[in-house]
Amino acid sequence: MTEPAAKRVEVAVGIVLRQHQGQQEFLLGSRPEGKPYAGYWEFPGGKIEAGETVEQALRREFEEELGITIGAIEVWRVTEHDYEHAKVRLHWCKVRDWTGAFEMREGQQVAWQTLQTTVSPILPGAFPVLDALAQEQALQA
Ligand SMILES: Nc1nc2c([nH]c(=O)n2[C@H]2C[C@H](O)[C@@H](COP(=O)(O)OP(=O)(O)OP(=O)(O)O)O2)c(=O)[nH]1
Repeated sequence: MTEPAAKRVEVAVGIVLRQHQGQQEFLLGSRPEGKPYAGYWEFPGGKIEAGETVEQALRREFEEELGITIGAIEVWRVTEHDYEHAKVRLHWCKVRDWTGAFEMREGQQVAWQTLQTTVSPILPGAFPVLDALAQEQALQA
């Protein structure tokens, strides 16, 4: 007998953008110990809880993980990825405004990155959005 298809886990993910020395940068963080893919780099975010909108989940995750309060967001893309531990649906949001100072509340590391990323490994579920950011930047050049 075949197993019922696992339900997709809905995830809110933030692409935190800043201009720095004439270049667009985005924030990546390392996944804390104890989670699947610990030590991999990812965009900040997490699972959407029952009854939450994407924006509410993102606001909660940013306060919990990074201690910042985000302003208006732009829901940008939706992608899916199948891991051994879960099938996820990622709701990618651009974040350009926030208040507060970054505090790594889960002991994670963070790094501002350009498209020539210097941290690795990166979670495979983030690859399509890195490609989309590169395409967008190529169009703007
Ligand atoms: N935050 C984030 N998650 C991603 C990215 N790419 C990607 O495939 N994912 C996947 C990994 C996980 O399966 C899922 C996020 O779940 P999580 O376990 O990190 O979420 P959470 O912080 O709510 O975790 P927890 O409360 O259950 O510990 O989305 C990404 O760039 N950022």
